Amino acid sequence: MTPRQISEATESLCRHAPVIPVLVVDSAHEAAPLAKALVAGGLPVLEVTLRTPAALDAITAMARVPGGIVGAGTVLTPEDVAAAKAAGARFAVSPGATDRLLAACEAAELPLLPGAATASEAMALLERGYSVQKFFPAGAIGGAKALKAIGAPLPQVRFCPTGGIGPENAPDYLALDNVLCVGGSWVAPKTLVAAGDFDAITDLARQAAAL
Ligand SMILES: O=C(O)C(=O)C[C@H](O)[C@H](O)COP(=O)(O)O
Repeated sequence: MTPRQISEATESLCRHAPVIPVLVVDSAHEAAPLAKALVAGGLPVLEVTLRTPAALDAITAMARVPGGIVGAGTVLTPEDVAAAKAAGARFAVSPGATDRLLAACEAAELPLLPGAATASEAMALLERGYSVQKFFPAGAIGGAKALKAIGAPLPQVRFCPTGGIGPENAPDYLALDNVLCVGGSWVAPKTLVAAGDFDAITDLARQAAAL
């Protein structure tokens, strides 16, 4: 896949809903009910971070949930790309970008949402053909104001800001012309997942889908 094709794929992923849930799954048993709850609430695109031993099994379980489009987050290395793809991930998300990671995703035909935090990082990705990027860690590097300022001279780049976003500030990001959607963990709080309160998660998803 070329970077341009990857960007087309990630743009269409980002256009499914205003929010991509960022999920840290501790047990593969909770994966299917969690994915069903989020899809039922109107959030079909799900990012499972490769930060727990259960993550790859969770991706496999979630990939079977009808209506869901499941990807891997925290993808850092070519080994992560191979493991994510083998588990059934349909896309990958990374906090940043390296040449090795970009090359691995292009070769594996796994659409990647690569992270950028500065104008130079966004420009380097754009130079390679990546016009859809993750803005990370959005809140800590200045929030919607910073994204607006960095994006102004780079109108060709569209972003999915992630990090420190919640229902209170998501509208500030979504109001920007260069924002396709936002990512966030708030729709699947650990306490609700641990309690098995998937109806409450569907409610949170519904509110997020209406943003
Ligand atoms: O590691 C990655 O690839 C990530 O995607 C990082 C996540 O975007 C943030 O950790 C989510 O941030 P919160 O919504 O503030 O919890």
